[in-house]
Amino acid sequence: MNFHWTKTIYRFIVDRPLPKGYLLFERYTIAEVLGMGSYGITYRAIDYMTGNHVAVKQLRRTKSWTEEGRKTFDKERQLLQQLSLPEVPAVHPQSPNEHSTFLVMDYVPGKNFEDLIFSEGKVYSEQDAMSIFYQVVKIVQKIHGKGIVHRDLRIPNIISSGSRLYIIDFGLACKLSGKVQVKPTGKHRNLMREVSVTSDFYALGHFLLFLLYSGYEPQSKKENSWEEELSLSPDVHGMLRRLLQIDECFTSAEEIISHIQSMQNCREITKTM
Ligand SMILES: Nc1ncnc2c1ncn2[C@@H]1O[C@H](COP(=O)(O)OP(=O)(O)OP(=O)(O)O)[C@@H](O)[C@H]1O
Repeated sequence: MNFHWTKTIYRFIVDRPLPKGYLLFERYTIAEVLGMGSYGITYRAIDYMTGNHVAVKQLRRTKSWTEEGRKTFDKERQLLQQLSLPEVPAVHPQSPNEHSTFLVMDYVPGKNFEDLIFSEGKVYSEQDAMSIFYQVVKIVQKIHGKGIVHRDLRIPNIISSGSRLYIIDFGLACKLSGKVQVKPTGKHRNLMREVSVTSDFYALGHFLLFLLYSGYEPQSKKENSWEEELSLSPDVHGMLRRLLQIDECFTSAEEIISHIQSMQNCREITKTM
């Protein structure tokens, strides 16, 4: 057996999730595993004291042995506490006697956009997509207003719950020092991960593309660029080019909001929100 497999099996044993029914902190009963990511395992649990559902994120044991793993987890907890926004799950105070490899937060009932598009086959018109996008940008504006950049605004991290939207997973989030950060230049930039508001705008551009592609039926086997494949209104097309940094990028969420408000076919959307 090679080293890779030994390591994989070892991680599988050490990082196996808590079983259903397990009582954590003598308070939270594990109900199901919601997801197993690279550094955490997320559960839905029932809070015995309140009867409410909570989401519990556990730092993988193999990650808790590294300083980097513990620091990343602590940073996520601190940033969530600092945010304190209705559209971001609130962190629950934890038992001081327990080690801090668990993060208990509000459970958001609903579906993330990855499941909505790929499992449920939901299709969004340009108008629907813009309405959702506008709501997300307004949440992002509040997050940036608290001096934090999310850096992972992907479809699995945006949840639709009834008529409301929530942003989760602040594992890669960072504090912004100063209002608008200077962007590094050069060929090998990772536009999603820079500590700059523009990395969230870049991710939002992809989020909007996922919504707009939901109803796309390929006409040929050949893959083309989004500009060739999607038939968008000139306003939305132009905004996407700026989000994706093909044209000069927006410098703030406020600027994106005013831009949407000025768009002819978004008047109705922005009036009601
Ligand atoms: N507060 C919450 N309420 C409801 N569902 C949640 C909540 N937090 C996370 N989830 C769900 O749990 C699953 C795992 O999410 P999470 O973002 O914590 O981890 P990940 O992105 O898979 O992993 P990692 O961040 O460790 O790489 C996802 O399906 C997500 O929708």
